[in-house]
Amino acid sequence: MKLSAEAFDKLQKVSTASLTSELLKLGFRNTFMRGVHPVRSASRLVGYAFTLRYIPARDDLDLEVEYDNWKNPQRVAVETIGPDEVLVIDARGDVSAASFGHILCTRLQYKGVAGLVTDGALRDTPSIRELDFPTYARGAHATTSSVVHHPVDFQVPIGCGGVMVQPGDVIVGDSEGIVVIPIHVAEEVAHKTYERDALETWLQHKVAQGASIRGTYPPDESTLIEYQQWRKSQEQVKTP
Ligand SMILES: O=C([O-])CC(=O)C(=O)O
Ligand SMILES: [Mg+2]
Repeated sequence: MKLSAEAFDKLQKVSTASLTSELLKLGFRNTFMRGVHPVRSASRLVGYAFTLRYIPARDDLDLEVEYDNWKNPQRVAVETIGPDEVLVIDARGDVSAASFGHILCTRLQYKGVAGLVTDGALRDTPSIRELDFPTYARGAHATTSSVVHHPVDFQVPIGCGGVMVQPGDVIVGDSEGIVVIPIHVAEEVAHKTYERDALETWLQHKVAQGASIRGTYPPDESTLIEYQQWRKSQEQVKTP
């Protein structure tokens, strides 16, 4: 299941805060990842989840520092994921070693992957910050992942930052963090959130000019009428 081009484009513009509000109206309370932050401050990310699951490492299996690119699920995932997908890693929130690094991010970027989200740590973060590739993590740790993590499978349901992520869910990131939108509601949520953001921008402008929050935020009927009239006048400006 994929979004329309219009919905995908709208998700590039909306805030994660407004997304959580629209999801809440549909009954989804747990949609924003905890403790997962952008590595670059002005980040934006939209794509479809490609999930990768790690479990705790065990010394007899994970002492290899030479990763097998044909067998290691982390490495196979990197070569399997496609354009417009987001690699979302379940690292159990464990930041006592990295979960991914700079060369692997570079490979994802070259393949047209939309971004990377992990609830573990990243290594090489100074170099990752230089890439034009949206990356979100819980922290930084210089040690390679196999010391702590055993990649076990990919494209299965996972938890990341305390939120369920199903393969194909829509992942949206801004400089606040990451929201997971279940794919079956993503089209509706994209359009509604775009409208909410437009209204909130207008309301914030009114408050900045001195309007009381009473009657403005949330908007009462007369404020909504004023907003609709303003929107109509804007459309007329666009199409004379
Ligand atoms: O060894 C790792 O954990 C991965 C790494 O450093 C990189 O991709 O640059
Ligand atoms: Mg490295």
